[in-house]
Amino acid sequence: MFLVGLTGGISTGKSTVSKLFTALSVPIIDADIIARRVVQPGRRANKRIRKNFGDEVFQADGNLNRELLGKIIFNDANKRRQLNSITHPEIFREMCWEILYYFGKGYKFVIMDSPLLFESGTWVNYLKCTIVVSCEENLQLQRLMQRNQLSETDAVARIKAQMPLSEKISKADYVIENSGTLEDTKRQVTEIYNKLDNSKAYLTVRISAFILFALFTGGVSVMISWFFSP
Ligand SMILES: Nc1ncnc2c1ncn2[C@@H]1O[C@H](COP(=O)(O)OP(=O)(O)OP(=O)(O)O)[C@@H](O)[C@H]1O
Repeated sequence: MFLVGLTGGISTGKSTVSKLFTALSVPIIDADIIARRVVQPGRRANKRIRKNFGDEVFQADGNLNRELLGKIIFNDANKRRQLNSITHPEIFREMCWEILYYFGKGYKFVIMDSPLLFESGTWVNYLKCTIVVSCEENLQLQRLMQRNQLSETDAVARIKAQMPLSEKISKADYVIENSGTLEDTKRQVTEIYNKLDNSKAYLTVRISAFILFALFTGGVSVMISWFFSP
């Protein structure tokens, strides 16, 4: 199995593309979903956030008050680092388990869907390739304003807070241009899917895993026979 990164600018169509890959039966590991899961009540990160940030960043039902926490970390780089140091290792662990799960199921590749794929840099060295979803600037702004019910000023501020889309595009192996119709986007997704599905890169990991397994079981059986030999 090999890993493919999927990212894009805010509201350029990453989720739309992700759904199109899902329709082609490609497993998606969604960083946003995992990030929400690891802070649920009862989870280790949830407890650590309470300890470090206090009860006030929680709702009565034990869930995080995301809006308030968002405001706190937006205005304080130290707090942001502190929160990241709590959540990032948990997210990383959870993603590793998901990768193992899909590897066990025999998938050729899995897509790591993350809005901050390049910014966080955590997975970049493990990816075989990256896909960036792009669209025209004014369209990005319109879609963001419409989807999130934002004023133009707020939408521009959110776009500006991210790594420029042009920089993401320069780092990408594949760019999906999502300024046209959904059919246009679907056609590009299918093209990339066919390339990835025809790649033999997944064999490298399978063969390496097989060799490791053979070495391990071989080693264990030598140890057992040595231990129990008269
Ligand atoms: N090709 C398209 N034609 C028309 N509307 C589109 C197209 N692609 C996406 N949209 C719409 O644009 C908005 C943003 O798309 P989407 O949610 O997929 O973006 P995103 O990159 O995942 O956003 P974010 O990273 O902010 O969650 C949505 O309302 C979606 O329905």
